[in-house]
Amino acid sequence: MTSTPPAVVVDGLHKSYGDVVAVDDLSFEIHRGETFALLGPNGAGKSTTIEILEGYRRRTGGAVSVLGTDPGTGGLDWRARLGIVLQDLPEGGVHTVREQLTQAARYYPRPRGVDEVIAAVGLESKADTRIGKLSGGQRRRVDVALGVIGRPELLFLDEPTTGFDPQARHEFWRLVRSLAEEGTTILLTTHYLDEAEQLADRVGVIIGGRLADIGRVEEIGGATSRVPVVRWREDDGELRTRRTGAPAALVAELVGRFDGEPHELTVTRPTLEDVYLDLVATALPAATSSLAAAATEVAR
Ligand SMILES: Nc1ncnc2c1ncn2[C@@H]1O[C@H](COP(=O)(O)OP(=O)(O)OP(=O)(O)O)[C@@H](O)[C@H]1O
Repeated sequence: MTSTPPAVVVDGLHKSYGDVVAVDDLSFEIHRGETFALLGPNGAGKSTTIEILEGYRRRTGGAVSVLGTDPGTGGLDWRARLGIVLQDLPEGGVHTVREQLTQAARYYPRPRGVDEVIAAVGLESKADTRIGKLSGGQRRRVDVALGVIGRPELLFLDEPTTGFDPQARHEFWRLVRSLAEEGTTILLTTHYLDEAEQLADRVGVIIGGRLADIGRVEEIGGATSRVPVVRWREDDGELRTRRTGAPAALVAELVGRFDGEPHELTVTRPTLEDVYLDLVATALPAATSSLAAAATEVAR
């Protein structure tokens, strides 16, 4: 049996901007056909990593392979296999949505149909509107349309739904799922943890330029992180919280003790967001103190 080589291999990646270490010994792989979300607080090194993978930034150490090619040397053929939705794109000028997409499609050997892509991002009613006249969220949809028009094998989505209204986010998620079903490999960064939970097969959490955790969404934070939490209020007014793998047994015990419905009873299972916030809170004091030490070192 032959196994397909990964779409992305990052091995001991390092990037510094002068004295600032943005990415420090980062290693991970993204399998073909996988949707992988890179998560982390502001300044963690996500965009730097993505821009290195896209060939827009030079690394200062380590090895990287994207669709079998070193992004530092990838040519136009390689680039045509990628779809890129950057964080900040320039303001769209005088062209209409349809004109801009028709122009972009010419750069690719096997583009999708322009009208098909316009429909997929929900811009049918704006197809003949100048991009400069669209709202922020609508412009973002044009960015996404430009990212997928070339039928990419690997799609980079850097905070794609910033500025979307809730309905547009849900439509966008449907679009990403349909791209994934067609076999597109997707690398996503987002600050919306529910977005990662909805879309990602696996998640990598970067904190202070280092990989803090990696795995399937339900594996992040370790085996005990998703243990359900039972909350109720005692007769003396105290709010009680207990984590237990057997919440039904605890609720039954409470029902017996209260001789009926326990006050303000809730049973919740921690979400990816809860687990992520715990991870960041645990890791950040260490990262912050090492940054502070580095700053003191620089100041000397
Ligand atoms: N061109 C640059 N010159 C100097 N430092 C930079 C440059 N770009 C990024 N950095 C620094 O590198 C670190 C990582 O930044 P990066 O933009 O990769 O983080 P991020 O995880 O994408 O953050 P965000 O979630 O805010 O987009 C930060 O400390 C940032 O200040």
